[in-house]
Amino acid sequence: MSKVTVVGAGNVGATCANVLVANNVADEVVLIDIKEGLAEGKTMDIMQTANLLNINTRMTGVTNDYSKTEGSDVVVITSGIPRKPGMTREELIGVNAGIVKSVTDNVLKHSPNAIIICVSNPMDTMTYLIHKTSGLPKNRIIGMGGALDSSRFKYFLSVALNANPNEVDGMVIGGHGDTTMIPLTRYATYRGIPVSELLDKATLDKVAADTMVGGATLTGLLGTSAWYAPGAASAAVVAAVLHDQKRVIPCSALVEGEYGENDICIGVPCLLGRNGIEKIVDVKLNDAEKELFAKSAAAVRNTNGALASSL
Ligand SMILES: NC(=O)c1ccc[n+]([C@@H]2O[C@H](COP(=O)([O-])OP(=O)(O)OC[C@H]3O[C@@H](n4cnc5c(N)ncnc54)[C@H](O)[C@@H]3O)[C@@H](O)[C@H]2O)c1
Ligand SMILES: O=C(O)C[C@H](O)C(=O)O
Repeated sequence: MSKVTVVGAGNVGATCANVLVANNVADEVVLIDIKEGLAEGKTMDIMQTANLLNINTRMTGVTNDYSKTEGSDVVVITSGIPRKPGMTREELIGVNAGIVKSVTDNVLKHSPNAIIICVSNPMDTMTYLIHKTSGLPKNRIIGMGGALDSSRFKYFLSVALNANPNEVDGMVIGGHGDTTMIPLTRYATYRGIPVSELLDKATLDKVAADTMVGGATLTGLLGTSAWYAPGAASAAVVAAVLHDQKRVIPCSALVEGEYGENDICIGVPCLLGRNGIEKIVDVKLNDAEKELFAKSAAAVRNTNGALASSL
């Protein structure tokens, strides 16, 4: 029996839960929120698609009752406020740090062996907060950002190439911030062909820039931050862990010397399996990419500084 809890039944949490049950990823999904009736209502709506979509997962929605999350294998934390147009993710730290800390405490009381996937923003800093306050081993805390950023990168590449997004490969590492993401254009391919052989530099630079502000662009268009791709990316990370898929997905991980950094959580390629982050994969960076990574890490470390009162 596999069980997944999604905390936060808002845009991202409910979408993640919907993707999980629509794809029968787990035997049981619990959706929990602090707002009275919200998780119950979203659950009823999602489960009314069961006979239409051939869903076999059991799903429960609850208001703040963590006893129902008992024994979860994986917990996805999406609770917290999203940004509004014109804001950065970093501005959310004051409100979200308190929410993420209390949610993590509640989750672990009932699921002490769970693998935690942090989605709430600023995600790298919230993931670091969970490391600092939970005492969990580092393999069991995964920050979801690179899965989404890499999917956006592949989308923008596919548009530029006029190609099927499934035939494009690429990764985004570094922080999950408008200025800290590092799309690894040099390693991106279309059916194994380096994209640098197919697109000119100006186009590739625009793809990278669009990727980095992908979340801000959608926030401007939608009035709140995005949810379809974030929810699906979170569900993909859950599936990689729960089904021991051994997929390499960029995630925010605690680095201890990898990529030349220590004591921060930042996006690096992670081999994901039933033990969570089973390995940080060492992709060789050139000098320019190393410099970008060092700058990104410095910015993430700077944001972590604002956590002082929460630790
Ligand atoms: N890491 C990523 O790639 C990524 C992508 C998208 C969104 N996000 C972040 O995810 C978070 C959620 O975004 P959203 O669009 O779903 O927001 P939302 O406002 O739609 O949903 C958030 C939900 O959290 C709930 N909540 C607040 N405090 C809670 C608590 N203590 N316990 C349980 N539930 C609580 C709220 O009631 C609300 O329903 C935001 O911080 C956003 O910035 C991250
Ligand atoms: O942009 C945001 O604030 C939400 C999320 O981090 C995203 O990238 O969609």
